Amino acid sequence: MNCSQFATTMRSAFSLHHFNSPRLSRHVSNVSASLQPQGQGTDTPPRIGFLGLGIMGTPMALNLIKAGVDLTVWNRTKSKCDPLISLGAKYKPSPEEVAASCDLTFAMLADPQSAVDVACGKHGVANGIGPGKGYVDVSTVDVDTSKLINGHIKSTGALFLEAPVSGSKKPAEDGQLIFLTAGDRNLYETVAPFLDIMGKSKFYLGDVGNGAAMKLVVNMIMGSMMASFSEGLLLSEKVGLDPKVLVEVISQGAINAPMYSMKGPSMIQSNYPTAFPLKHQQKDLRLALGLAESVSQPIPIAAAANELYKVAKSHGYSDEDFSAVIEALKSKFQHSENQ
Ligand SMILES: NC(=O)C1=CN([C@@H]2O[C@H](COP(=O)(O)OP(=O)(O)OC[C@H]3O[C@@H](n4cnc5c(N)ncnc54)[C@H](OP(=O)(O)O)[C@@H]3O)[C@@H](O)[C@H]2O)C=CC1
Ligand SMILES: O=CCCC(=O)O
Repeated sequence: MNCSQFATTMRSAFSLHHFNSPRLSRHVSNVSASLQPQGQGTDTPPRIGFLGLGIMGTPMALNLIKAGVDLTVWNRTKSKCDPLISLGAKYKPSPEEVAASCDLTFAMLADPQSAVDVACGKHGVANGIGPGKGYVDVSTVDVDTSKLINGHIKSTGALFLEAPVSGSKKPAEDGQLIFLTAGDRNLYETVAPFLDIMGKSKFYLGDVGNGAAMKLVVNMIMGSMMASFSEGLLLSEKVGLDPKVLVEVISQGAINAPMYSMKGPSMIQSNYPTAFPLKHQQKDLRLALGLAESVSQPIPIAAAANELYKVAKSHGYSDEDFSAVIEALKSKFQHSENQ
């Protein structure tokens, strides 16, 4: 089956009566219904797999279940599958078995190493996937990792799309993510109805690697913004200003960003409820530095920000929200770092 036949085949499965979500129905009404997945009758819905049920993967998978999707899940720590199983998801004990039993498989994993392990390792996706199937990796990884996974998946005859997301825990819960996709265009079109369940918009950026690169540039900017905001909060307080007023002033001006109003009040109270773990923000800055290195682009501000996140990690803030980077600027840590 070639790429075009695959896309047509998969689209055909998205007939409206398979789903209980008006939202999905609206989307799939635009998808032409013609053929069916391999070996399935005209009434068989596509079988979707989801690997990686962390902060992001769980609400994304939940939104697919709520939309009536036939979902099979796997997570390294099995207990995280249980709430979804109780809501109707199926379970398979390995990525290989999920990929073998599903038409399309999504993965939302921590970092490059875990993304490669799950896709290409022992009992990984590449062992179970094949022609007529697709793999969509929505994890944040670097360009080389995404290309490596693409190579393994494509060598089986399956299709690959990278689709990292912008947007955090709440947008994931609300189905408001932004997908930054690249890879097989036909697979992109095939999975569009599912991306539309989990997100509010999607970009198709061409060759594999462009989605990863776009995501790293966005998160590089975000990491630097948060570090700069942290400096501003602490400086305002030290010179006798009320940091709450600073947040209000920023919110009314040209540098306003939702992130400042959302995170500022809890940062002022030294409270960092985790939406985006600090360890992942530092990972993204590290990967962005590698990306910049590959094209000899200076990014000194991001490099300085990265050092702050490393300090915060070394003081135990890895699993707190990335806004905890402000802790790295507090005098208790500055003092110990300078000794
Ligand atoms: N949180 C956020 O706001 C956002 C995060 N992202 C990106 O999405 C990805 C996931 O983030 P998030 O959900 O927050 O992260 P979490 O740390 O909450 O979840 C990570 C997931 O990866 C799994 N995992 C980790 N290591 C391995 C391994 N070696 N083998 C198999 N599975 C593994 C974990 O399994 P287990 O449960 O067993 O630990 C878990 O399912 C990251 O790449 C992150 O950068 C992108 C946008 C926003
Ligand atoms: O990778 C994490 C992104 C978080 C966000 O976009 O708010």
